[in-house]
Amino acid sequence: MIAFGPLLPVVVIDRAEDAVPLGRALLAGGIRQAEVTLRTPAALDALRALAGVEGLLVGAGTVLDPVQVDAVVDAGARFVVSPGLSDEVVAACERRGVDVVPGIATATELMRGRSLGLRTVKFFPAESSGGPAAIAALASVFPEMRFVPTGGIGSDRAADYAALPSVVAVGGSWMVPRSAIAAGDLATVERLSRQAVEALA
Ligand SMILES: O=C[C@H](O)COP(=O)(O)O
Ligand SMILES: CC(=O)C(=O)O
Repeated sequence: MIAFGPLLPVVVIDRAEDAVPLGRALLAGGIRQAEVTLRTPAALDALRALAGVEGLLVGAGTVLDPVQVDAVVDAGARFVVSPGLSDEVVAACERRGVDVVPGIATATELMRGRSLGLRTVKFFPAESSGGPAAIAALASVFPEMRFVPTGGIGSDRAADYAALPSVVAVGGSWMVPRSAIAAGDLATVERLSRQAVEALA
């Protein structure tokens, strides 16, 4: 489960060879987990490489169907994130024995996830779905649920989410800019990661 800290970098990566340096930059910046999204042709190879970085808990994001669940688990993903709630994806993750964090944005979706046995969900897209106030409102009705808010969150807002007791980790790409990774500028990733960690400390 996403339990290696209050931040979950959401990675979009264009070249698999950038994965290991990226993982080292995250660790150097104080972040010990990452989600590699299946949004690029290089994603599976990058996931495989990142999963081999010692000390980093690596999962897959943008996982949309059971075939992709098998592919990411075979590549080493230890958790699965999805933008929405799919019964098929949840079942496939159970079958493969990996944690799944599907996205929800409403009380109805949350109740569907809860009835599937989930207790941790992604709140997506967080900023445009009501932000911390919406999570606080949901948490007051469903105190057993935990949230990973993601979507549109920047360095200026992360602490507002992390301050909520129901939030287990704040997801986002602000500390792993796609352009910096593509440019091989891992110093920027390390710096932004360290700043993100310090902002939540
Ligand atoms: O997972 C959802 C989003 O892609 C995270 O990225 P964002 O922080 O740029 O919204
Ligand atoms: C957006 C999202 O939840 C994902 O890419 O998994």
